[in-house]
Amino acid sequence: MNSSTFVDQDGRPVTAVTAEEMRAIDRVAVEKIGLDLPRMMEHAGRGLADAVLRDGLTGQSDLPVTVLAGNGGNGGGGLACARHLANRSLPVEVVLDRARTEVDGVTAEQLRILEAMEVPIKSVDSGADLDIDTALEGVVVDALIGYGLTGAPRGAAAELIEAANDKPGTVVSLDVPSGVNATTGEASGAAIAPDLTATLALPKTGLAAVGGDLLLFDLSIPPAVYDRLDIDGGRPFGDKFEIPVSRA
Ligand SMILES: NC(=O)C1=CN([C@@H]2O[C@H](COP(=O)(O)OP(=O)(O)OC[C@H]3O[C@@H](n4cnc5c(N)ncnc54)[C@H](O)[C@@H]3O)[C@@H](O)[C@H]2O)[C@@H](O)CC1
Ligand SMILES: [K+]
Repeated sequence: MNSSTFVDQDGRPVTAVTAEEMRAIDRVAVEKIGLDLPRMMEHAGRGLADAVLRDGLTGQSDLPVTVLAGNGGNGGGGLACARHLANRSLPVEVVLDRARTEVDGVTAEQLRILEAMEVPIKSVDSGADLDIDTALEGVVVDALIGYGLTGAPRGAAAELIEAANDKPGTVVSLDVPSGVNATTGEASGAAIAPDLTATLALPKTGLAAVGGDLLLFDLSIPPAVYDRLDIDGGRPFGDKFEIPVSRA
């Protein structure tokens, strides 16, 4: 995998990064530049909401958009997206892959905002209030697992991935489809087959092996971060905040 795996609309190469490189980019952004996770997560959530709203995806029916969320940075971006969609009067509901009490950190902060907004939040763990099949009838936002995947998806995350794939509706994944290894593109178990992936900062190398459309969203990571890591990040956004990207 190299920088010419992906191109922008004008055929210019867009650098791709592995999960390890992206983790380093995030770390340097936080530790050396002071760009903290909540700030970046806001960009992720807004970009994802924008991806869901484009092409009239949500005009397909009156069914709620279901945001599937895990406990990591990926889930937190999904929850921020849920807020933006709800603010646009779209019916939105959140399905967590664990009990609410097991959600922590910045992701729990995002969850508390949604609770205060009275956005419906269901949890696989709560069993009685969730029928997975009817919960996934409309557009599905996949924010269960991003580049933090370890091994094949387990438990409720695996169950939700399979249920989402069984539905005919549109699935939009945040950063990488849940269950897909961000570096290799391999899936050792259940993996989302997305219609669209909204990936962050730079495409992940594994996305070369994934189907569906690709949009790249700016996380506001300064070029100095890439310079420190000796990664040729380029300036893929030009004067935009998001660009369509294709597999070369
Ligand atoms: N700069 C950043 O760090 C940002 C990261 N963001 C998102 O955060 C992601 C990275 O965040 P994290 O490092 O927290 O990791 P992830 O959120 O990608 O993954 C961790 C979550 O996945 C679950 N998980 C991992 N392997 C699993 C398995 N085999 N079966 C079931 N569950 C599994 C963990 O329990 C945890 O809930 C990125 O892909 C990106 O989407 C964005 O929110 C914005 C900013
Ligand atoms: K995901």
